[in-house]
Amino acid sequence: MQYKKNQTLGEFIIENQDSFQYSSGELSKLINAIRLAAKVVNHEVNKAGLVDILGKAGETNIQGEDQQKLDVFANEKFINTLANREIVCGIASEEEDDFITINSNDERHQNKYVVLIDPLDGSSNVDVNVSVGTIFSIYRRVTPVGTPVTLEDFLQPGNQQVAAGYIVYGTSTMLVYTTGDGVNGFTLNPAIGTFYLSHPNMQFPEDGTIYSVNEGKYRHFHQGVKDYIKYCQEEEGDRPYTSRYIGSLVSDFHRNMIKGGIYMYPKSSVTHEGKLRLLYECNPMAFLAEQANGLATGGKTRIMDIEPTELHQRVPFFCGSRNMVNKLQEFLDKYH
Ligand SMILES: O=P(O)(O)OC[C@H]1O[C@](O)(COP(=O)(O)O)[C@@H](O)[C@@H]1O
Ligand SMILES: [Mg+2]
Ligand SMILES: [Mg+2]
Repeated sequence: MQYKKNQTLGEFIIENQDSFQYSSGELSKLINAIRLAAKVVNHEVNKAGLVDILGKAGETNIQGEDQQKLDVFANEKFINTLANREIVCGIASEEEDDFITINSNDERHQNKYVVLIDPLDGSSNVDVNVSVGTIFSIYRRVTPVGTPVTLEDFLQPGNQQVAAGYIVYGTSTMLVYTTGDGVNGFTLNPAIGTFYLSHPNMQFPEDGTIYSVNEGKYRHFHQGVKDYIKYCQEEEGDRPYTSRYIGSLVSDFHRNMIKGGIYMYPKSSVTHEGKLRLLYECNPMAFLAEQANGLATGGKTRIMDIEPTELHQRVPFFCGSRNMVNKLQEFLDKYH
């Protein structure tokens, strides 16, 4: 990877596209489209209190969750931006029941990529001015180019991703992504609407002192998870660790990647498969984590080796600094 101080995202994409195994410029156009949609959504998020974009949209998504107006807005912006640029052949989204086939005007279109998105991550934080995000995962299709995409093109294991990333709309807005050659973060200069390379070659510290889990659900957790949380709270060595839980996966992940930490959304007696969605939350964050020297597991299987069976399936998710995830695994293995 080539890093230059004050390099813009656009320059970085062009100067590094040859390091991408399938470099044909198509993926560069795709990342550029995501960059554009991110700016549009960022603009709306930043003035959320001033425009009628807070609160519920009055609909529920396929997972039975109330859609926030910003969920719907972000969903439309990302889908339209990608569809109008004729660079993808299919899109799946948390806010869409089924995948969307992108038919190009040119039936000979050779579009090879499908995109899976969580348009607005951390929806419960939208109305209370706490940072939220967008998550994306990109695959090459497996069905023949020029034919309509099928579910098969989306139900690929995470280890087949060609790119993944997120945008965090926080104190600053950042776009963080990987194409399988390390993780790089770009900060938006809102005055000129340009993303600049601010965090080259991001790495999870091997160890950390932060654990992120919704402890309000503690009594429903698996005994191994309970034991690990107790371990984090013991007075020993560099423990007790600090408990930090924003309630936006993107923001908790971002902080833990910079400072060292572990994020956990276990399965429990109430959420039997956990809450987070494999295809557009866990797989992209797992790809980033591993590219940044971290780890991501479902408790029994490496997240990116899980064979997907449904578009919106949920899995338990444990992700972060490798020594912390390995320690958690020791506690889980006691009960397997
Ligand atoms: O409120 P809970 O149960 O702790 O869940 C919080 C988790 O759910 C999520 O909000 C799920 O994502 P969405 O907001 O995209 O549905 C994660 O961002 C977050 O980590
Ligand atoms: Mg989410
Ligand atoms: Mg969401």
